[in-house]
Amino acid sequence: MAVNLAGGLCIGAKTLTNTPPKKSDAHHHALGQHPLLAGLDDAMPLRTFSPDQLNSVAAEIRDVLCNLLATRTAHFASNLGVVELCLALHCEFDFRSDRLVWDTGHQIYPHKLVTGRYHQFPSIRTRGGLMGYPNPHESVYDLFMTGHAGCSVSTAVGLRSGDVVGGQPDRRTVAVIGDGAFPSGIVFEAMNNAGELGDDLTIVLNDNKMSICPRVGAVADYLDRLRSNPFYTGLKSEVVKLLERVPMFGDPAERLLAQMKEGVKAGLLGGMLFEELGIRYVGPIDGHDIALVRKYLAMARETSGPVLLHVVTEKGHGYKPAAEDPVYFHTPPAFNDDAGTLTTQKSDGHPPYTLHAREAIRKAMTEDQRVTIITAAMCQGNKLEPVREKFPDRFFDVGICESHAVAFAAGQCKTGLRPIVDIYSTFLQRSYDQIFQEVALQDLPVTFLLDRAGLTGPDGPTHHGLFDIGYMRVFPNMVCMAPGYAAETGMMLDAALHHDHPCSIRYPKASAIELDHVPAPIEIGKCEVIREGADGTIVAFGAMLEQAIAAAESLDGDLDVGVINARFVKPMDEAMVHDTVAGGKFVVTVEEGARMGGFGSAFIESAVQQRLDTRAIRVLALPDEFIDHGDRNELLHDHGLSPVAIAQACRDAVPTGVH
Ligand SMILES: Cc1ncc(C[n+]2csc(CCOP(=O)(O)OP(=O)(O)O)c2C)c(N)n1
Ligand SMILES: CC(=O)[C@@H](O)[C@H](O)COP(=O)(O)O
Ligand SMILES: [Mg+2]
Repeated sequence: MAVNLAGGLCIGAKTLTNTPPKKSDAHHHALGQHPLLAGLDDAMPLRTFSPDQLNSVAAEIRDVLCNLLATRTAHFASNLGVVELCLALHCEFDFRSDRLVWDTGHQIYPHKLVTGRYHQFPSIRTRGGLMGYPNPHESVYDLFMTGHAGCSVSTAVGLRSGDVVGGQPDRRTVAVIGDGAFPSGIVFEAMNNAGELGDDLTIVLNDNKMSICPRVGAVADYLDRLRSNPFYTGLKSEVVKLLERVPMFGDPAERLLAQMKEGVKAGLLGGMLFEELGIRYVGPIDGHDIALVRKYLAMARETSGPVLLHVVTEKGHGYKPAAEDPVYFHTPPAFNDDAGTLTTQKSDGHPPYTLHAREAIRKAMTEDQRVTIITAAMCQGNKLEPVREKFPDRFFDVGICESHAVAFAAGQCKTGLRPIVDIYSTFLQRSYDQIFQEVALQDLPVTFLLDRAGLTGPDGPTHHGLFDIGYMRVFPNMVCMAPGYAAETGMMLDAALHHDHPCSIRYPKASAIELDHVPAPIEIGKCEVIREGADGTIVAFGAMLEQAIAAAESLDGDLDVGVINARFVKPMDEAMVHDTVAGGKFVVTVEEGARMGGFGSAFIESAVQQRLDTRAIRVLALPDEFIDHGDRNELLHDHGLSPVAIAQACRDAVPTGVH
């Protein structure tokens, strides 16, 4: 899609115009459609571009982003918001040797487009294509493969320290962190260290007033105060005037000194929190004004010691609907914009587990006043908005602070409440010690809803939730279960809330099947038999029940295979293990999780404890490697977890001579 720069985007100004996504040739950008981006083998030429050319690059980037969103779901609003900031950074630094860490990494698209990946960009978030996050395997410009929020300042402090110790002090270091990620505890641990070390470091705080949902917490309020302090606002122009008085080619550090001499030290105006930690606070500045951002980045670059540059941007900038509704447009489904009328493809599958969980939460909170719900900034992803509205006093969004969320839940438990921590499997990893000490060790009845427990698809290795079976089941007192079909989700939540010990319930980012049967009541540690089979059994843990049933049905007439819905990995149903294994028939266990420490491992542990012959047991699970991004079904197929592969595993598992 061509962008009419004359009448189209107005980069750097506050007026918003549309760059509507259209189903154009998004998979194959014709060379010349984005002439400036197409010519960038790396970011170096940007440094020689005129302001007009930089504005044109910004417009081209937004055009690419909009075209992409016409083809697939992807991170959108965050990327639109950092276009100018990204260009300014690459103009002022050479990140082939300087160090740049984008926090979380979901806003990495403009960076990829200007660092030699424009031609591969249409493949982003598809199997075998570019990753939707930084990836050192793709480019020297990406230092860490990330997707979890909060660690950029720590890694930047470490990079700087390494360069100082290693005698390479000329390599500059920059961390860019959003206001949503900023309140994470680890950021304060990093600033604590940075202030003490005193090494040169630029922390760019990209403040767009948004996490995925509107940001929450006292730090957010503090940032708001920094923005709106009239004292500051009045003096900002003084700073600018002063900068202009100091010769352009002089030492920018002198300019900073001059500011301070003139009594406009940022610390006097705001940012005392940082100043007191030994981190120079500068800002806030308009993050859509490339020249202005460049000026301040140059100043920060030449200042000794750590500097925090507070940059204000608009999430969704340049595409009006995204700026107006950045929550929806954080990761919208693929959409077309036909002169302002947005159309998305309707999914025709069954509702996802997340929705069943939400309805179960709502029911539990209605029936029991002790039940609370805790999210770590994932209200939207967990589809909890209606719960937030209906129960504002028992809904807690603690921000991107997973460790705190778990310890907070433990505290609530001690007072008699029954908290539910609704969290993505991969993000709960942040709270491992709190699960151990504050919950399991105290034997407190916290209920963990582990959403996205499985292959999450295009987000890839940082987001697949593959390790929770292993990491949860090792703790004494913990009960670990997984629903295999829609109705079980609510039944399991109910069982957990009536169990006076910690419980976890895992389910993937997938639609939940409806089974045409009367579900057996949930009994802790007991499985459900779905169908009997004379030749062998598939034991499925969680949502893989769907694939297990399909596999067994596909074998009908060939092999008579039973299907068991395991329900629990802990406590394991020992009688079920005995009954399925003891006769010498084959057992194939199936799970959407890592093989090591997973359901199959637990099953074999039980069989061994019971001195059973384990030779006819096969474990189907994800291998001991990080799984790439791709469509969930493609990935299940790749890793032997499709119905066809499970059926084949059954055939292969039949003891020799039996069939
Ligand atoms: C540890 C962790 N928790 C939660 C998330 C999910 N998440 C991804 S982006 C995001 C919002 C980040 O807000 P901010 O840093 O301000 O970036 P913005 O999208 O506003 O640019 C959240 C909650 C995550 N990636 N990592
Ligand atoms: C960057 C990040 O961590 C989130 O935006 C994540 O990609 C959301 O995943 P879902 O789309 O599954 O909610
Ligand atoms: Mg933000």
